[in-house]
Amino acid sequence: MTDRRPEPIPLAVLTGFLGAGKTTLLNRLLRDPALADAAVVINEAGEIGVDHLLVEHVADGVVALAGGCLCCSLRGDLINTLEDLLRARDNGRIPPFRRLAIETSGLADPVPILQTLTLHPYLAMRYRLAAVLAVVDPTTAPETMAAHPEAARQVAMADRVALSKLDLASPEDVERTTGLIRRLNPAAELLEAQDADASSLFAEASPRALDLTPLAEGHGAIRAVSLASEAPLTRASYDMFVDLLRSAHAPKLLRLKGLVKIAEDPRRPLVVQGVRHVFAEPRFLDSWPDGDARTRLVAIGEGLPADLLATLYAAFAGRVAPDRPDRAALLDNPLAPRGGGLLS
Ligand SMILES: Nc1nc2c(ncn2[C@@H]2O[C@H](COP(=O)(O)OP(=O)(O)OP(=O)(O)O)[C@@H](O)[C@H]2O)c(=O)[nH]1
Repeated sequence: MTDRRPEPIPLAVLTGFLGAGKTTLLNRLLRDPALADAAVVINEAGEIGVDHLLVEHVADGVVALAGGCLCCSLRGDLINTLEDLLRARDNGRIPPFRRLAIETSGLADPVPILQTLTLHPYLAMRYRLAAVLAVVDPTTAPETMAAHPEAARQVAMADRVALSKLDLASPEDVERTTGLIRRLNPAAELLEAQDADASSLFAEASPRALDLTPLAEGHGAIRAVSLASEAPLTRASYDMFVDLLRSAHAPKLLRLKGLVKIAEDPRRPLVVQGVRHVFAEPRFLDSWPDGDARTRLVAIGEGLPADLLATLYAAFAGRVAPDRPDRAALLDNPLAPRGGGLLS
């Protein structure tokens, strides 16, 4: 009798702290024809996912897992998603992907994810863990790793570590970060994110000795707050909204990202990308990636008020609730945009 078991599908885990550059790297790698047969699962922090909207090239094969972190509440969802993908592939409902990449949320402890993949009897038969690639941003890594054990674990668990943002990093940043990585994980292959290719993600890594003890607790006081809104911002109010968010919350704000509807050009979303105090020059996409023309934003940080985005956005979009103290503050604020219904 012949063994009819299908070949296991190589699976890569792409990890790295909030804003390290995972999606940027993934976007570039997915343009490579060598990865035309790859499916992608993206775990997004925040109830309203935006990361999958920022992945440009594999519309059919991207599955977004929003609303929590794969290493905590979503572990069951990861199992279901990986099983669903297999079922859809086996039934011919989706193209027969031959590899799978999982981009973890920036807060994920990779250990429970690796455990799920290696200990689940069916998944372990159908998928084969190829490699773990961690992206590290040397401009923030030393503080990030000191403050967030997840960030250090992501490096410690990796087969390969890719240094991103070398255009922004000083030689000292690179030296300090490289030293840290070497101490945490001397066996990892170190590379520059700009040189990473399909094999950096999928080339089989040598077997590793894993410390499979998950971190004891979740992510401390770090939380994701999300917003979805029909209301557009004028370009000027967008700038003020971001400036205020940055100046009032910068030390606690680890990440802000999403798509914003701009009143002057509502058919094209503006991409917002901020990591700590560094905000990328906003750029317009040609169209709304999923046809849903609402502003969607996620802010991740320590001790952020749950209604932070909603309150601030509403204020700049001119939808201040009549009973909020912000109304008086805005009315008194000579810089607040006028016209277009603000406070009217
Ligand atoms: N200057 C510069 N910016 C970069 C580089 N790589 C990423 N960025 C920027 O850093 C920001 C975060 O990049 P992402 O790729 O979204 O990071 P991420 O790790 O996917 O972020 P999360 O999903 O929120 O954890 C974006 O504004 C990117 O454009 C780089 O090599 N150089």
